[in-house]
Amino acid sequence: MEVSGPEDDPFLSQLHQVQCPVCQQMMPAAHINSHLDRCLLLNPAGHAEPAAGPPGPGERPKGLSPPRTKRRRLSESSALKQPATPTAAESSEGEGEEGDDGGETESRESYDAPPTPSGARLIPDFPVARSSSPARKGSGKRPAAAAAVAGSASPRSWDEAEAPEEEEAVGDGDADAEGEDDPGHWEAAAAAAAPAFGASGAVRGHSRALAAEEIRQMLEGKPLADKMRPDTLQDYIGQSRAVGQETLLRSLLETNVIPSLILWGPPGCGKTTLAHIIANNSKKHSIRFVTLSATNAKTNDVRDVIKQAQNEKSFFKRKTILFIDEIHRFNKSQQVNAALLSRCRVIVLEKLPVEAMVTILMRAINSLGIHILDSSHPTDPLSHSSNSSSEPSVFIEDKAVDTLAYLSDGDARTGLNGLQLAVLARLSSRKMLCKKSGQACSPSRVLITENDVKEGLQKSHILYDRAGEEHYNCISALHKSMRGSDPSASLYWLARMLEGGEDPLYVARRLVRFASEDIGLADPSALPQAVAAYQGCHFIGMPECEVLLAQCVVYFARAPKSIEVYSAYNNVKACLRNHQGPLPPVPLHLRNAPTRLMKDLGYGKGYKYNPMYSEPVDQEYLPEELRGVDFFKQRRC
Ligand SMILES: Nc1ncnc2c1ncn2[C@@H]1O[C@H](COP(=O)(O)OP(=O)(O)OP(=O)(O)O)[C@@H](O)[C@H]1O
Repeated sequence: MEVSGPEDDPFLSQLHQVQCPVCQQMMPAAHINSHLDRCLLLNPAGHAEPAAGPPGPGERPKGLSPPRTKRRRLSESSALKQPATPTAAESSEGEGEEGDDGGETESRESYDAPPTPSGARLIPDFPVARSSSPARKGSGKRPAAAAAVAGSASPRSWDEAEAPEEEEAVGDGDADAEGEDDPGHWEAAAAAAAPAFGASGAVRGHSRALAAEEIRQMLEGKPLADKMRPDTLQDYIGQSRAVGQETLLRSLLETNVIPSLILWGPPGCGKTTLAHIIANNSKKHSIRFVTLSATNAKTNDVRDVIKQAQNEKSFFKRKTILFIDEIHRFNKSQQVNAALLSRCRVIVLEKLPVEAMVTILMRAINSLGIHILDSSHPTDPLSHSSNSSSEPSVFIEDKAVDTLAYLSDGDARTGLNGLQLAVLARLSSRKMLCKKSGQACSPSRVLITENDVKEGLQKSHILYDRAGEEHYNCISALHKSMRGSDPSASLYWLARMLEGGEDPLYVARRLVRFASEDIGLADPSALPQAVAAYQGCHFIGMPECEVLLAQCVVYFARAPKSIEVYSAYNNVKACLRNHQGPLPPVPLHLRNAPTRLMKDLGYGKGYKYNPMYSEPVDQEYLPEELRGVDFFKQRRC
């Protein structure tokens, strides 16, 4: 197809002529930019079409160098997105086309299938190391993972969602700072090691097996869950009820109409990821996407964003999407109240089923170039004597993947990070061993077993998010177990928090509160117990202080309970809050009268000093209008 240009216009052709650096055609200078836009689209790889005639010396104007840079970038990023050698699996699935979501439907449907009978293998047909040759099998069950996202092709794009104009730079390797925590580093490492990840982190097949050391380097730095976060709906696994083909949200997303949404669901099921996908999508349509997290944002931050959004709308007709993560962390006055709920569409995401978890894990395993060891053909890959560098060097037992998927309990973050820790631990210990023994360890084979995975999972739980959902869920479970007088469950939740790295002083502070809220005067020594436990933790720290907390927790679980004081105090608070008009004055007889003037005004007049009376004193202590109110008995006043 030819690029038409203004060169056909006899009048324009008389104006100053320049040469297109892509297709080499001559044209009036005034039209070079619009021509380049079309020309680059038609020649994204920057291959120059045969020019009508060779350019004369000095004919290429200097001012055209920027479009040249753009052309180079485009070709570089498209090169990144192409697997060097498509595997049989990929070519059989026809996943090469951008924006093709055919594979997605396919993978989603498999989650809606009835649960796999127990004992059945859950792993879809991914590359599996068979007895002698590590073959790759193509299969329709593989998630549609190879589709590349134009422009937004980097895990870091989430943080940069506000800057659509930087899209192009994302694909430009120069822009990435070096460093382990820098997603660009990951991307570069992945690209250098093998075409495992596309620029978007999307899965690619490997043209060669990765060495253990390469995999280790790829896994260092950011959590694997972050690195694997999908950019497109094609890579978004499961949740077909919320975003499946026939759903309202899907059609809204496709037409780029985004209503106010609340994404609701258990941890690690893909809420933030879905927002991330919406962000990527909106960037393509020049919609601003601003993110805040309720864990650190203030109401003023939200107001600022809204103000800015209004300006953008009125001055530039540009829409803004504000994404607030962890919205339930807003304090009471900021919180999602009924009014907000009634203006939002609530999208409920479900806990990911085991099958979806397997697919997510397999996507990561495949991306890392790790090979599945088929337990139905048990061979010891470590004893294999071949030194061929084309053979895979890191294996994982298929049952290890199943176990990981099962134990992650629908939380993809836990699963992916557990996998990362298992592989890293195994590879690092191998490296240490090699160092100690002074032996050359390459090429060698490493097997990740079910036990490694269990340990990895334990470690990933230990790194549980102390500021996140788990923190609040566990402390709530501890509180309720003690209230329910279950010492065993109380100890369980305590240990789960402490082993997970929770701050012991945080737990101790909650115990101080519990002592008064739930035990109160039923056992007045509970409060000093809690305060002592707090101080003890402060003195000796973890791990010694764990037993102090355990003692206190069991004491509290066994203690008699009383919420009498707590409830009565709440009644008083409610009374004050509900009071209409100015609060009643303090009765004169109860007022102190340190000065003569106050005495003259009647302060303290008629007050009966109780110790002077041997009999009970008949005296009013509440304001006149509350006379007779008993906050221990009644809620309202
Ligand atoms: N449906 C999904 N498809 C593919 N990957 C997923 C999906 N859900 C989660 N993941 C993976 O798990 C990681 C964590 O998911 P995400 O941050 O979206 O969880 P979340 O629901 O927001 O959890 P939380 O409530 O704890 O913040 C993602 O970075 C991604 O790698």
